[in-house]
Amino acid sequence: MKRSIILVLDSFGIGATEDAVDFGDVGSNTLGHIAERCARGEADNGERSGPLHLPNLTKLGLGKACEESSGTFPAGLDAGAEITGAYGHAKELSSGKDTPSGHWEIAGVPVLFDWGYFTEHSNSFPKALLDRIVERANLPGYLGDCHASGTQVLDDLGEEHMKTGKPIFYTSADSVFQIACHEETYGLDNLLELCQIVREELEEYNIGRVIARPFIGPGKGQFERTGNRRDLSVEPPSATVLQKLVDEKNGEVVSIGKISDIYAGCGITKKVKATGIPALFDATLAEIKQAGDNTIVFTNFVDFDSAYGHRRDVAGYAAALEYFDKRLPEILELLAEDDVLILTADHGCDPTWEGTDHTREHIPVLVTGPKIKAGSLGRRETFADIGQSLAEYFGTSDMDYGKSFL
Ligand SMILES: O=P(O)(O)O[C@H]1O[C@H](CO)[C@@H](O)[C@H]1O
Ligand SMILES: [Mn+2]
Ligand SMILES: [Mn+2]
Repeated sequence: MKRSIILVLDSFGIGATEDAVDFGDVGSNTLGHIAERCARGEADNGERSGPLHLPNLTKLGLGKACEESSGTFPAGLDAGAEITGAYGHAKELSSGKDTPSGHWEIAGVPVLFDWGYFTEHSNSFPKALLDRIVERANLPGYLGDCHASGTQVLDDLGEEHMKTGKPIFYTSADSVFQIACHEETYGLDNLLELCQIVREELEEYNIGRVIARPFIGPGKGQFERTGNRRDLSVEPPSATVLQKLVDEKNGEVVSIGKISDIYAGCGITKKVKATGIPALFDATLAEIKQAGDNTIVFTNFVDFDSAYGHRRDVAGYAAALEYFDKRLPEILELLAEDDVLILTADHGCDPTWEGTDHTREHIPVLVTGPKIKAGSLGRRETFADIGQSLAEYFGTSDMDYGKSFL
């Protein structure tokens, strides 16, 4: 029985890539810097304290993969632990350091074209585009129109939005058009409808995603984003290994969390929604228990990125990693004879880095299962090595990019 479980710890980079210089990210290291802060006692919060404690991920080779990526073994992890998995680190071929690029490349389809970006920090969106959106969606106007952190922008403009009914438009270094609206005063359906209009109007701008950012709360300082976020992505430029498994092998691909949104539903046969790392973890366990032959169970743990990486919350990121690590054996126990478990990431988001954007980093490629030989997979030239390995494992046609490590 062939099954693969892919767990993406969104933004969990393990050291800057050679081309990080093009992104202003030389020296970034999401894991390395979190571990350093923890070891110095600078990442204590109510939930955790002291050196970073990730014994299960360390056994799978996380520390060694980070060392091979960056030259430094992460502070506080056990350098002498016996390694039971195959571990490596991978470079990104795609032009951007964003979520769709990272995920598509993992599935064997790197993004070799350039996305469109809204590079101006204020008045970010073209006037002609905004005019069309206002007209089509019959809006009283809009707020924002700038680069922003999605939580800060709620404090700055949330109350005005509630008063005026004008949606908040913002973007970032990513190829995104983000729209924040109050779930109760503006309404979730209205927001999703607006996002659909914006998605259509962006056709000529080559923008990767429109993101609906619903929030709740009575006023400044009390706003919270809800689990009803939706990502409206364009479709991957060619068939991913997910699509090939479905089309060529009549296989199943189970999306947990925002995976389906990121692939615009392409190659997904079942969608499971869950919010927050504990619920995503529970859903993953439940789906592994049910999964049959020729199945991929694919989970994105977005909170590492959205709740901790972008928020530059080192202690929060560390606590979330420790939670994940503690529960990892529950998944390992479910692995059947031929199963292949892959733990990886889609880009970095170093919480010690300046600004609030992603960082161009190697991703970890941790592979385990009863038949997987322990040891180093070294530096992989592209995230697509994962997709190519899955193509080989499931016996689909080859991907155009990547080299199998199986
Ligand atoms: O600051 P928030 O709203 O979390 O936005 C972040 O989330 C978006 C998608 O990953 C990125 O473009 C980044 O701007
Ligand atoms: Mn991401
Ligand atoms: Mn992000």
